[in-house]
Amino acid sequence: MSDDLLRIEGVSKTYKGGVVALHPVDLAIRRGEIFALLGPNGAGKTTLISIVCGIVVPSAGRILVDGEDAVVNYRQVRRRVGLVPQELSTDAFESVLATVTFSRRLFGRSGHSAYIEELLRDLSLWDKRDAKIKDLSGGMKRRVLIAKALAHEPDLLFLDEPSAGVDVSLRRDMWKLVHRLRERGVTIILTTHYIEEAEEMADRVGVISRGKLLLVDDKAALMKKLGKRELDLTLVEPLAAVPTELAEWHPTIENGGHTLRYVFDATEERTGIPSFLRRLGELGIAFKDLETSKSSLEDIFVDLVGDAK
Ligand SMILES: Nc1ncnc2c1ncn2[C@@H]1O[C@H](COP(=O)(O)OP(=O)(O)OP(=O)(O)O)[C@@H](O)[C@H]1O
Repeated sequence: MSDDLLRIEGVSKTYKGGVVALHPVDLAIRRGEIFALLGPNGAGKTTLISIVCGIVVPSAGRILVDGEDAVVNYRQVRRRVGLVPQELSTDAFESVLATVTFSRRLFGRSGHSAYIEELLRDLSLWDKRDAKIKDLSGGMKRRVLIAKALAHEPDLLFLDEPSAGVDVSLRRDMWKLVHRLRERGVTIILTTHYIEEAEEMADRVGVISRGKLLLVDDKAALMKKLGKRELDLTLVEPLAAVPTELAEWHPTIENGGHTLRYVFDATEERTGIPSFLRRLGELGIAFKDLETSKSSLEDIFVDLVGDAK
């Protein structure tokens, strides 16, 4: 048995009208991992997971789930996959219990009431089991979407933007559920544009931008890359150039010489800031203000895209 549950090989997508949503993507997802696909709006995240779930037809490439081709053996593969989409589209007049049981039967599973009950309890939906979906709050509807996706006990679960429009309590419940599912051996792929979400949940992270998978890395390694911070010092007297005595910190001069910028790694125990400030003092370089900022996701993407060229 291979370690990879899912293999995406050269998968690309050009929509009718010519929008290239995905350039050829190669990606292997390991059995039992939580993988976060991180990218800004329109990056191609939904397109990629919709292709794996058989909702969107790829323009090229192939998808293997446990070695089985997801297009050729669509039915077998689809039974193993659960998808929590961003929005609920149907079932408004059904009850919670009926719609979740229906989702289970759709994939040829018997109406295993003990499993469904546990699932609805896990999602705080058991008390609402007889309520019609149209009468639920937005957050409860999201919970129903998760229950529907899990109803047939998939071993590969996709969560599309699980945090979009979700309150803190549902987000926390969802993260707990995701960790519990992983303990049961479910492999999970989620899309997000929140670094925090990737950080909280994922074992590995893939960064996607403009239809290109720019990098795939263990979370710890990626967070190190994303953990850059800038220290900006507003100087009393402008500098024409970086003094050679400061070379080891590689600072830059910004703002016409009025700002001295030092980029440091916030995830390191030793940031280099105390020694940098001490050296400035020794050199008699005075500053009147000091500010730190985190590199924004956009900066990081720009960096990554730049590196990828
Ligand atoms: N059915 C479609 N027809 C034409 N273009 C589409 C279609 N679906 C998506 N696109 C385009 O493909 C690109 C990728 O969209 P996709 O929804 O996959 O991105 P995303 O990363 O999931 O974004 P978001 O975070 O906003 O959901 C976008 O430019 C989008 O406008």
